[in-house]
Amino acid sequence: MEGKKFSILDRIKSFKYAFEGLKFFFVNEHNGRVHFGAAFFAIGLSFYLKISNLEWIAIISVIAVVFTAEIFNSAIEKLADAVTLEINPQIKIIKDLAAGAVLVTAVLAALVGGIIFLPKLF
Ligand SMILES: Nc1ncnc2c1ncn2[C@@H]1O[C@H](COP(=O)(O)OP(=O)(O)OP(=O)(O)O)[C@@H](O)[C@H]1O
Repeated sequence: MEGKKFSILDRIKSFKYAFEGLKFFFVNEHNGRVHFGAAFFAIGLSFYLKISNLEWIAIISVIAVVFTAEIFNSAIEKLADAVTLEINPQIKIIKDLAAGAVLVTAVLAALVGGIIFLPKLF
């Protein structure tokens, strides 16, 4: 908030709330569990195939990007549902846009994973 004094305690609380958000995502959101499984698989495969440092950076980055998009998507869905649960054409566009953003990151992750893993597997 504007003009509020800096407080270490407030910063710690912000972290606590952020972790509460992550916990909610992984426990309650089905997509969260699916992405967690996919990330676990990709990291396991990366260790197995002994990928390079640069390849690790690419894999970790796309995992983080997909999670970030999916967490924002969940937040937007929750916000939209808080506005109205009635069928609403604007809510449809808002939710479809958020889902589209997740799809873009998922395609990116699949391409990066394919480029790194496929030549090492076949
Ligand atoms: N209130 C609404 N009005 C109009 N269309 C909606 C509404 N709510 C959802 N939709 C449509 O249904 C789709 C799915 O919405 P929903 O909220 O169920 O998300 P979801 O993709 O099933 O998410 P999740 O599986 O993570 O719960 C949306 O992308 C949108 O096209």
